[in-house]
Amino acid sequence: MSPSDFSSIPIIDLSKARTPATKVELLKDLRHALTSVGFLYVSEHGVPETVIKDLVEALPQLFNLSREEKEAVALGNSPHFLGYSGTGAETTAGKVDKREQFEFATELVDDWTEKRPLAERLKGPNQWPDTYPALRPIVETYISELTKLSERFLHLVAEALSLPPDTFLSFLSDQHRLKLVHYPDSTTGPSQGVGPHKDSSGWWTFLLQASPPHIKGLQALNKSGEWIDVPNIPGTFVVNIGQGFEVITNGICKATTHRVLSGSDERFSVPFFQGVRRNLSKSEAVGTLKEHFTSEEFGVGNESEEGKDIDSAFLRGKYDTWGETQLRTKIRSHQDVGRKFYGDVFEKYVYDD
Ligand SMILES: O=C(O)CCC(=O)C(=O)O
Ligand SMILES: [Fe+2]
Repeated sequence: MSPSDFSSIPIIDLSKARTPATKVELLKDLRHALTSVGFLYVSEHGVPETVIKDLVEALPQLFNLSREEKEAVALGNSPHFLGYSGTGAETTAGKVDKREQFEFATELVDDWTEKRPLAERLKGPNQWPDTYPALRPIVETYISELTKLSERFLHLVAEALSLPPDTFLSFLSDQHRLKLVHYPDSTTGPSQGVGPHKDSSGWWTFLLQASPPHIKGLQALNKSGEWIDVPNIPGTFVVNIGQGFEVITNGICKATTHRVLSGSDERFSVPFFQGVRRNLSKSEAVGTLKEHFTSEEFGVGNESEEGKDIDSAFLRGKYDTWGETQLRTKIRSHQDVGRKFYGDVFEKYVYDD
């Protein structure tokens, strides 16, 4: 069971969970999407329309703030890697991504002290633009709704994989991350909005495509190497598996590679990354559900091929916890923040391969 040659992305109607007969159907479709595609849409998801509309309408105003207003909340100010980063700040698959973004997270206090693991410092307050005070309640409400949706969804995922509904909840973090992303229009033909990647920062991703449906860009890679369009279907979120979840399911549920190509129209999107608890260790991640996912039911027998070729910085890397792996990734991608706040470990993380 690995990502098949899917040619479109399944839509899972979550309202079917309300009656026993339709729930059976939902769980069957969900299981197929989980084990064969790794990408899906959810419709009838229960997040109030106004919550989504308020956020979608805020995006143009937010990205129209002046350079000085954006720099005032620069990610470079934050030991928690929260804030604004401009176009060109990131590279994926060796090429510069053409997008600018504001990164927020569940609002938490920074209570890190030197006695605690360094990765606990990822936790902390957001930076809110002073000149756009209406933004904060809009983003906070959205994060809170998506937190609820993502937990409800995890119950269904567990059931679809023949596990007790709350199986996956104990792996969740107190911090979930939200990115507000703007891809400027590309006047010189298609360009890399974000290069091919698997989501590494969370458990599951819930993506709102926040531009009109005719504006395309997101694509997922199937097994034969074709890029399949993931268009914006109004009323849905795109949901995809992150690398942490791939590890916990022994590769039965794959994190599917995806990318964004920018075209002649600007595009906005909002990925919500459901967080994995920072103290999750490799042995716990690999061992807890191994027996279940190598059982006959998953057609695998003893050692899973899927399990063997999981491509994960967490499993391959030198560090034992999810939190430390995340911190390393963040320091490597934002080296200015790394030098400023994590001087003692900067060299260790940046030159460890
Ligand atoms: O903007 C999108 O549609 C997808 C963004 C994405 O894949 C990411 O930020 O991980
Ligand atoms: Fe992604």
